[in-house]
Amino acid sequence: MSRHSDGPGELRHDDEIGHEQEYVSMLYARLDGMREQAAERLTAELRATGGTRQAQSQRDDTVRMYAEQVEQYSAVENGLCFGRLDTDDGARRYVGRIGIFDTGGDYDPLLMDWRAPAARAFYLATAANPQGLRRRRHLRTRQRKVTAVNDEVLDLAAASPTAHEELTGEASLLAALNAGRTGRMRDIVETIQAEQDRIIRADLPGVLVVQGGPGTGKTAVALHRAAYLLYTHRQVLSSRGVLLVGPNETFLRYISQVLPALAETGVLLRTQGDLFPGVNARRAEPAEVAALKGRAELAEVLAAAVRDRQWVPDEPLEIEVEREVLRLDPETVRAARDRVRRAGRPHNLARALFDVEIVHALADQVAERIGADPLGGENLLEEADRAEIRRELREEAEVRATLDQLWPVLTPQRLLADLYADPARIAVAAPGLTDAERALLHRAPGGGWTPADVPLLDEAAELLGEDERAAEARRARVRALQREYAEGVLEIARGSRSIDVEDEADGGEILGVTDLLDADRLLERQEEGDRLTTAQRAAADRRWAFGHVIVDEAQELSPMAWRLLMRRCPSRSMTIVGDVAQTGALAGTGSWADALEPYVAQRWRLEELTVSYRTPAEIMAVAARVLAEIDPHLSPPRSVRESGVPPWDRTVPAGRLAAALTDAAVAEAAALTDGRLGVIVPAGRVDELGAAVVATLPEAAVGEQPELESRVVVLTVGQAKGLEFDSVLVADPERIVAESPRGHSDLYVALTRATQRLGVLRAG
Ligand SMILES: Nc1ncnc2c1ncn2[C@@H]1O[C@H](COP(=O)(O)OP(=O)(O)OP(=O)(O)O)[C@@H](O)[C@H]1O
Repeated sequence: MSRHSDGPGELRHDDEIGHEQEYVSMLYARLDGMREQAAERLTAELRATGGTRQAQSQRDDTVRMYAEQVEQYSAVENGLCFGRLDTDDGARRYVGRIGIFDTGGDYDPLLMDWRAPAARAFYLATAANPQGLRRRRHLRTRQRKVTAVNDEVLDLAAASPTAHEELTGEASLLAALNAGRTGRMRDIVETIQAEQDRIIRADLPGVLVVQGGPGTGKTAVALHRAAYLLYTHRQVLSSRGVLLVGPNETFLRYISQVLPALAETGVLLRTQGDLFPGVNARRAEPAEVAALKGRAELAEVLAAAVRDRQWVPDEPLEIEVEREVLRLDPETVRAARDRVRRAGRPHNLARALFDVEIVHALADQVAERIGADPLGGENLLEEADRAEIRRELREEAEVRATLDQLWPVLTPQRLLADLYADPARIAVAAPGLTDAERALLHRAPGGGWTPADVPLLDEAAELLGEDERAAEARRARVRALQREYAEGVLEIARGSRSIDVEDEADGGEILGVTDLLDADRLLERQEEGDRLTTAQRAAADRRWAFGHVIVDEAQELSPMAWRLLMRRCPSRSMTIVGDVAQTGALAGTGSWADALEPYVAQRWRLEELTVSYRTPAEIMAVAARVLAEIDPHLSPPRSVRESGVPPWDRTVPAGRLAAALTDAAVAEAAALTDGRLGVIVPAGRVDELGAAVVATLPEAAVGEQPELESRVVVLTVGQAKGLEFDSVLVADPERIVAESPRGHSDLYVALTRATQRLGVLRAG
């Protein structure tokens, strides 16, 4: 239903483009002005020194504000303005990535932020329900040039009978969907569909689950929702922060440019492996071990492991203090332990109470001996003497060593490493597991942490409580982040150096910011004011409570991972997006109710997305057969388009698979004009098949974190999760299915990664 507005009384198409170009150029000129002004102010603030502590701290806030502005104004460069609304009453409003106002006049909006309530009609208006609009115009731009305008007249009488009434801006949408992929996800701000808009703008409080098949835009919606929430609830969310959790680092890199292009830089993107500050969990482990570690019972196992470290000896302990031997009976230790446990404090914080109990018992022995009345009367020591004895005992190395043995202060890492390393400890802590399961937990110390360890470390941290050492480690992490931030600000100032150069052209001997200030000095200044962005403070602090948490590919999370996330979000303001038909992790979820109800009972809302924007109908028909194997009651999403290219499926002799795959990759790569080819292979064959493809196509990327911008990428299903390519080859699907009890879901994921072409190669 898109048509050019060259009807009677309207400008011709070329004239329209010329007319819009003028407006868009004016907007870019404003943007340049805003960026230069922010850069100038940033430079001036960075040069300023002296003043009171309060003045310095205010200056640091201002530095941060200008640095963010310079970044934001640069990030919205592409597609700054993409729409125009003509209302029934003859008004015109332009819609774009940020709001721009006419600062010279009455502060009139020159460009409306897409998130503003008044911009909503751009996404919702239809001919049947025009929302006060006469016309919606999509402007397409390349760099700063307007290349096309596309109009929809929102009038039922004028609407074309062939139009898809439910699609908004069909021509622009199809152009976006058919464009070649770049290896980086793009934002969809120009073509958000009505069903997506409803989710993006849903209220902040509560748990919202977005369920949708492959390619329905769940990730896109989650990211735009983050941007929308930050805009609409800036005050709450800029102080508490927004956390977005994704399945792996490759995926986070894939989506990393979307929020900056929407002028939002404050969202913390993390994988599960990064959610315990100070730990970078990248070690791999077998799927069944990860699945076991994800089970909810592990919380009880860890609690038992902590109790097991509160040791009661079988025999009395002898402690030598100044050549006297004191005895500590098992009963005394047990009584002390039980009393301390009843106080209900976390293990490390309870240690002080335990010390008091034990030192008391030891001091009584000393007092009995040295204060004994030779005449058989009452003990001669006063309370003050006893207190002095206790104080001295506390300082005794032998006493301290005994206390450390009986009730050691533990870090979460120590607790978990000791547990894994010792089958006897595992047996005590996990009596409910089978022998085989306990054997899976056993692991030699060292070698780093796995993502499935992270929720366990977090659970352990809760049980142990933060002692002084943990607090010190947190302060060290904050320092490191502050330094990183200081370097970042200087980098931005360096980027805005053209202003300094202009100063020099004036003949003045003006030093640039970075000649005057290095990261250390800026860091010193920041430390005084303890200035960090919310996201940075949140990243360093395990106990940070986020204002909103978004989880993508949420079906992969284990019950233990949910426990961790719920701790990070006590307000339970969350957006959870995923597809239970795509669950690959053995500990992942097959039901949203099972995953969520332990935390929020029935208080969560479900929204479904039903249209696949990525996968063309021909490919979806192939995937639908696999979906039926997962669950015959599930139906695949409806494809929004056809590609006109039938997918192919070929069987070759097993010994020829690598060669056939390489040939197919060469042919497919040659068929791409621009865009990307993804070759998805079984995890157990990625080395072999990756090497075969790279031998012929050296540009192909393969490995732990393959470069997604390469034209050809060879990867496993786990790595391909959430990604997409113009063309996809799936190798050895039988093996993909056989590799995991959730193999059909894996194959379903693999088959739905293509935007245009799909080929399947089977080993005969
Ligand atoms: N309204 C839209 N306009 C333009 N492109 C869109 C729109 N909605 C989705 N897309 C595109 O469709 C593709 C799939 O979107 P996305 O990755 O968000 O889907 P998903 O539901 O998360 O998929 P999966 O479950 O397979 O990970 C992306 O290229 C996205 O940009």
